[in-house]
Amino acid sequence: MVIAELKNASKEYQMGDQTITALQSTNFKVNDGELLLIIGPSGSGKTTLLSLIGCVIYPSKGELTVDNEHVNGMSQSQMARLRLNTIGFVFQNFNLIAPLNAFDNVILPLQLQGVASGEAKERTEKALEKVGMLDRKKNLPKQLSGGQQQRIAIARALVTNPKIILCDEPTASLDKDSVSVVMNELKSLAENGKAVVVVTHDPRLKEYAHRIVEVKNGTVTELTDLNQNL
Ligand SMILES: Nc1ncnc2c1ncn2[C@@H]1O[C@H](COP(=O)(O)OP(=O)(O)OP(=O)(O)O)[C@@H](O)[C@H]1O
Repeated sequence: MVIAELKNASKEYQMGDQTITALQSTNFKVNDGELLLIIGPSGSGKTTLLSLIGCVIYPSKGELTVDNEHVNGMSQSQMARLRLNTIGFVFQNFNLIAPLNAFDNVILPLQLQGVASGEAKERTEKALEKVGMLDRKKNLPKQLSGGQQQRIAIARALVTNPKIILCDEPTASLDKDSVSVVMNELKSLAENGKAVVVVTHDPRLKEYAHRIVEVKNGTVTELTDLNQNL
């Protein structure tokens, strides 16, 4: 099922009298059940593509649909609600809140959603269990390794039960063993029905992908599909 779709969507940035086309007119779909890798050189438009799918920016032209909702006509606050309910974000530097322990970091999005405290606690424990970090729930981020912090960040991204998980260079700060733990976790989330999108420079991640697209000079090219062997 298609979870996010760009139709003839492009993105331009205005810098004084200069127009930068970050993304050319693009047709692109993100499906549930797949781990999609977005690769490409620096400055090619990968983050722009991820930001569009993540409802962080509006397309300059064309249409953006996420979870059957048309994003073009939405206000900033409607977009924020769609982000909170539909999308989980995972970043290169984990972005955990330093003075909060693992449990309190993961429960935060549920508190923002106004979920009742008993249910929020239960869902937080389940999310921590899913990434194998329940026994570290009292730990502060600084007491955890990079790979463990990223697993907490993944628990925080999935606690709201989003349809899409967007990851910007999720393994860039990790050693080889942690890369495998984190990518296998993300792959298993995809295989259990989420759409997982990973932007990366790291060619080692190709082996975890169901589908790979390359962005070059703002143009998106499909490299593989689900039916092709990598
Ligand atoms: N807010 C902005 N204002 C102006 N130009 C921008 C803005 N964001 C991105 N750009 C430009 O758009 C183009 C694509 O940038 P983008 O960040 O999408 O590339 P990227 O592939 O993610 O790069 P990297 O791998 O280095 O993160 C670049 O030329 C960049 O300078």
